[in-house]
Amino acid sequence: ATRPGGPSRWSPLFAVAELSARRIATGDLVAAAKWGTGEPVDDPAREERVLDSAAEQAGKLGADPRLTRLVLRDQIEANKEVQRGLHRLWRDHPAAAPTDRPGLDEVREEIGHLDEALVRAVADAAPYRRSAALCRAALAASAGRVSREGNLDELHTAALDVALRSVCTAADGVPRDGRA
Ligand SMILES: C=C(O[C@@H]1C=C(C(=O)O)C=C[C@H]1O)C(=O)O
Repeated sequence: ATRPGGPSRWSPLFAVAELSARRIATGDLVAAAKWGTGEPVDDPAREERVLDSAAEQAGKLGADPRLTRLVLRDQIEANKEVQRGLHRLWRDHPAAAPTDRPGLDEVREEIGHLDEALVRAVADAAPYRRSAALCRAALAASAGRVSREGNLDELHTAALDVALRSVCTAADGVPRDGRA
């Protein structure tokens, strides 16, 4: 249902929230791909490649590579929180563990597409960062809508918070409301 005054689906901040939820959902697939293989949740070399390519794309778009890197760092952290949360759950409740294993390469390809769209959406959201307070309010409303409409559980809603925490950060990397 649409609510008057609710977040617009066409706002770049809504796009950032939506894409972040989709990236977080890939955490389920990555967790399943790694489950029982001994492949660690953390892959620092891959993370560096993800961050470098996002920063490079941001630069080409005339966007802020530093902020983009910060946002992608949070997206990665959120993805790993989902992986760790699910591995914990599956360890404690083996019946809940997945029975088939997605290919990690295919999931990573999907993450790559989401990252390109995310970098663009973060770039498009630049005007919204001029007011950290308004940006945060609009972003929180978007995240709430995405979480409700996607029926996100606690783990994925918490991960969405982590994924979005730097999106309203000012261009100099200092949050304007004095946070952190
Ligand atoms: C998603 C993965 O797991 C972790 C999270 C990553 C990400 O969110 O981009 C990258 C590397 C890993 O540290 C993966 O291994 O591909």
